[in-house]
Amino acid sequence: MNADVGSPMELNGLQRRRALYQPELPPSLQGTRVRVQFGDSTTTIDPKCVDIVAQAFPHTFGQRLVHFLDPDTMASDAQVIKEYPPIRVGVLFAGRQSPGGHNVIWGTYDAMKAQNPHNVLLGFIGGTEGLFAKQTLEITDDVLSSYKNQGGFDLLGRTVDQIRTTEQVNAAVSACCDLNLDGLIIIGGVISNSDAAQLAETFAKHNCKTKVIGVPVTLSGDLKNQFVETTVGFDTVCKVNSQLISNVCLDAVSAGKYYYFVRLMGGKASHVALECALQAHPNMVILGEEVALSKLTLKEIINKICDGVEARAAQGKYHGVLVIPEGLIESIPEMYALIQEINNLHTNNVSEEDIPSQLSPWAAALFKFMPSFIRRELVLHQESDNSAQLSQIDTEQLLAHLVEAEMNKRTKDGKYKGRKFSSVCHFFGSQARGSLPSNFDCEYAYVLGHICMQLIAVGLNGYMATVTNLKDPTNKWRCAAVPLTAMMSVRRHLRGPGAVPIGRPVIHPSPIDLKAESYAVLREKASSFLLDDFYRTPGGIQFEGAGSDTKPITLTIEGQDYLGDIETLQDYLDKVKTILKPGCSREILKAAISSIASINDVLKVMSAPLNTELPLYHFN
Ligand SMILES: O=P(O)(O)OC[C@H]1O[C@](O)(CO)[C@@H](O)[C@@H]1O
Repeated sequence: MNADVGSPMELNGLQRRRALYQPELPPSLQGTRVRVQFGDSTTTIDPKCVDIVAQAFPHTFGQRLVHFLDPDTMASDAQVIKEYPPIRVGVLFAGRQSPGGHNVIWGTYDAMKAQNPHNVLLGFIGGTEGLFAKQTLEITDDVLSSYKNQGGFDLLGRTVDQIRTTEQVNAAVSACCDLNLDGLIIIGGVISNSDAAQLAETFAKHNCKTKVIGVPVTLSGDLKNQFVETTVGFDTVCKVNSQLISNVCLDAVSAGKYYYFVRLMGGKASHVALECALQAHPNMVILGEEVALSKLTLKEIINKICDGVEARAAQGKYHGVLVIPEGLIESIPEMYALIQEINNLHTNNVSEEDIPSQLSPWAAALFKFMPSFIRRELVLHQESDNSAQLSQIDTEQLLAHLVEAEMNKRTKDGKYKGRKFSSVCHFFGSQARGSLPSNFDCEYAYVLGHICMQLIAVGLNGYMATVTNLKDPTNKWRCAAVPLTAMMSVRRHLRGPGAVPIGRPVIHPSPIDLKAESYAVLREKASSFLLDDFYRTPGGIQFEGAGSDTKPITLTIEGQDYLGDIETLQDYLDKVKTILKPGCSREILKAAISSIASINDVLKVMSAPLNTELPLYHFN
């Protein structure tokens, strides 16, 4: 465990200014008379898994949704969260670092102290291991002062994202009992929140008074479903990465000699890569989900990239930027099968050194074909969910290596007559993960922290704090809580005549939706991105001033609002025309309309063909 965690930090000028930023609360959380209303009982997001999840979570399955009510909402069945005796709550960073995480703790602390100054918030030093070892730090104004609105997780630090084995669960139960905790807040992504659900069930089964609440905090943005719009950290990470990519694009076009291969951290799903491509307009982006859907082989991917390089060379361009998600490697069918074999061998305790000799013949052949650095990375020990360590596999280098070989071959065969292909590789991970959080992430995390405290005060167990309507200003945010079991499902595997669910229920990472408008826009722009060097410079995160609120959240949230920068009305119309195709959903149309001052202004200048294509006037 790092000895520096929890010590007060010396802040520089910008950090000091950020520490003064006060996030807003939505009306439903303001004042001392917070009211909640219980909604429908829940099942699970996958109707085929209801029985399995219900059996696995007999004490916490089926609980009701909870909504926080605005002060002016009339509801005869509303429950006022009254004053209560002092409570003790524990909090830990279980998942990976993600910008904004500190504000969950700050929000919880403020809400607790506003209710009763004798409430106690204990942070577990070193995350899960601190929980097992009961190593705590009492959160106070002093402790918090240098961590408000700051990046990193260094207030408490973190270790392993796992509370799962019997030994770990027993240690967690004994820590919560010994420390007499009324609540335990677990901050993290899909893995941590799945573990939170299991812990909540164990507490309920043993009549332990500690209530477990999960908070959606992960840079990957993959804890996304009908209840959760986005995760804390995704906004910041996409903004920082987009800036880095755009810097690389400008560097590339300036010298005109390198192809940059950029891999982005973000787990198995490609949310970060999609968002950054929409923001920065690199020449090529290959998303894991589209590769998996089209079952593209490694060879086909390499050929596609080489075709792009050739097409650009035909225009005299010998530079370019390719963006890939770190999960791409697992989406390539043959690589997926190889990684699965390696994972199975790990599960059977085969050592890293012995894995190559125990692969099946075809997997061994593919393994041998890989450059030695990739071989070494593929056999590294697994993540806590038994998957490959994606951050450690240099897929961008693999692609650059194979593209170079193919370009040399095309040159030799006389098919390519352009200049020699030359590449530079980057992996953008911690550069963005350690950033100062954006205003949006500061606010979102702070609000979630407040919700956590209220849920513990009501005595709810096995819930996730949620906020929806995030694309609107904070005063329109809708605060709620959703039973963790409602987000669980079980992976299906083909067996016999049909797909049957096997394995244990968990919250799975959501892939990007290839039917969403944001993806459609990306595809529509693909050839222009490839050939026109249509680079976009979103710039660094703006915390204050004119630029700070122009786009407070990411473009892909709900996949509905890719409008880019709007300079003029005509600019707007051109963009709307691209996005709003006949038959697009009412939600998309409404989002577009709400982003302009007056619909009449649009109607005045609309051209005839646009008018007939887009019956905007049907909506008011
Ligand atoms: O390399 P580290 O620090 O273990 O973390 C890497 C992993 O963390 C994550 O952010 C977890 O979602 C992944 O995107 C990534 O693979």
